[in-house]
Amino acid sequence: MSEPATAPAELGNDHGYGPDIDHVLLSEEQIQAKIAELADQVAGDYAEREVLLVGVLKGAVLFMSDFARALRLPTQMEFMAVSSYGSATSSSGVVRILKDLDRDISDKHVLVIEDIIDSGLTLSWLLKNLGGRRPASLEVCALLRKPDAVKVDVPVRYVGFDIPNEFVVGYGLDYAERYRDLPYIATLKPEVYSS
Ligand SMILES: O=P(O)(O)OC[C@H]1O[C@H](OP(=O)(O)OP(=O)(O)O)[C@H](O)[C@@H]1O
Ligand code: HPA
Repeated sequence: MSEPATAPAELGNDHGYGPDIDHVLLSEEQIQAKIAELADQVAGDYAEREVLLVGVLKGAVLFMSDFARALRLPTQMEFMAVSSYGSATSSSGVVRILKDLDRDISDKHVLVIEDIIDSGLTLSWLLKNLGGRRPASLEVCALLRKPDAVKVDVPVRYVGFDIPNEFVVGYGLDYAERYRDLPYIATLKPEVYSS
């Protein structure tokens, strides 16, 4: 990213994780401004259609909640939980459904809400799975994408930020289930992974 990294202390809200944070990649303000932009774009594209947001648990929870509120359209919400991460920081590529949708999506305009596309393996699998359920349309809105890490190309209509190929946490993203509650996206100090 071209912007200078912000020291965690300047951000105030570090939820007590401050000592673990290496640098902040995207501030709360940058994230919220991008969400407003994405929501405007989506509202324009779906003006005549009722959209069904499908949030991918758990990482997309914060994004889904802010995005749905920014989107000035009537929306419905569903959640699906899948798991593909074999270790805390690398994808196994084997995807399992931990929680399926609660209802049929046939003939619905489905917009999948993802926090991050890293290898692309999760989303590639998910799009095949959801596509088989015959939605009227199927698109993806992802807050983050790591272009240098992508192993499979997936068609993504809306992307917030392309970020470097580094492991990031915050705003829904975890390392060993921690840091999801940070309002910004950051990297961790190397010693956090070895402790
Ligand atoms: O593009 P990929 O390499 O497949 O990685 C992206 C996926 O990995 C993360 O989920 P994770 O399996 O860690 O579950 P979580 O959302 O519950 O943290 C993230 O939320 C995406 O769903
Ligand atoms: O960089 C990441 N951070 C947290 N979770 C993830 N899942 C895929 N990539 C990431």
